[in-house]
Amino acid sequence: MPQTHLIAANWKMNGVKASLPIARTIAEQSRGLQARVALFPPATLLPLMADVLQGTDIVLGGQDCHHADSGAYTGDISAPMLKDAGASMVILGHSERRHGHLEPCALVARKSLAALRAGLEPIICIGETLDQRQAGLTIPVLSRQLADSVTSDLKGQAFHVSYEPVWAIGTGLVASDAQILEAFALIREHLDKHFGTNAPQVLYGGSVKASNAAHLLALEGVGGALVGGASLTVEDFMPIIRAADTAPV
Ligand SMILES: O=C(CO)COP(=O)(O)O
Repeated sequence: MPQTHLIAANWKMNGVKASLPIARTIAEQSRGLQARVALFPPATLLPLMADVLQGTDIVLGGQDCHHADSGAYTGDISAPMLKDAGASMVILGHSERRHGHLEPCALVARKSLAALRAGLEPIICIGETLDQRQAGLTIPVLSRQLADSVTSDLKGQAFHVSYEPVWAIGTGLVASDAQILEAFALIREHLDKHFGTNAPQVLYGGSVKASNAAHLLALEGVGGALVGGASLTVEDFMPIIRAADTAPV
């Protein structure tokens, strides 16, 4: 298990060239802090951000990739293209892809293999919707997503899982400690069973911000945070990175 928290910034469809100084400042202010910091800007910014971050410890990633390495797929971006643009990680199976683009678990699994082929570390997201939680389906839904999108094909590879309850994303609602611990226990059981001692780091995502980061990162098993809205400014994001210094891994 890595000894540092992974603090990941998912900028989603936000950010233009004028946003590059944010990445530079985050890199400068993160120097000497414990967390491993990863930025996931829109793909259009990857090569420019790679230049800005050269010589720093900040990791860059893409927000999605295609399951094929190349071909006639208008509008899509392949894992080798992300790698070529300076990425070393990629977010896969985010709920905005699963629900907004109707991506099934099997496709997420294929994408993760494409990412690994290209030398990218995937962060595979899982999470239940509010309707599913209210119907008492959280555990079956998470179990199905784990079984079908975090498959044993990943054995021996570097990857991460992020638990992001869909109802907590961008809503200001944060899962309770009990809800997080229940989901993490299930995820840990799946990972221990299939990946043994190489079991990957598990992140939490969903309205992580300065005021709750230290608490969330200190919860047992929480190996980091996948941050959306609060990763878009230096003022909001730096306290989350610093919170990792106060929380044991
Ligand atoms: O979707 C998320 C990270 O991938 C979380 O978004 P928010 O932090 O804006 O809730």
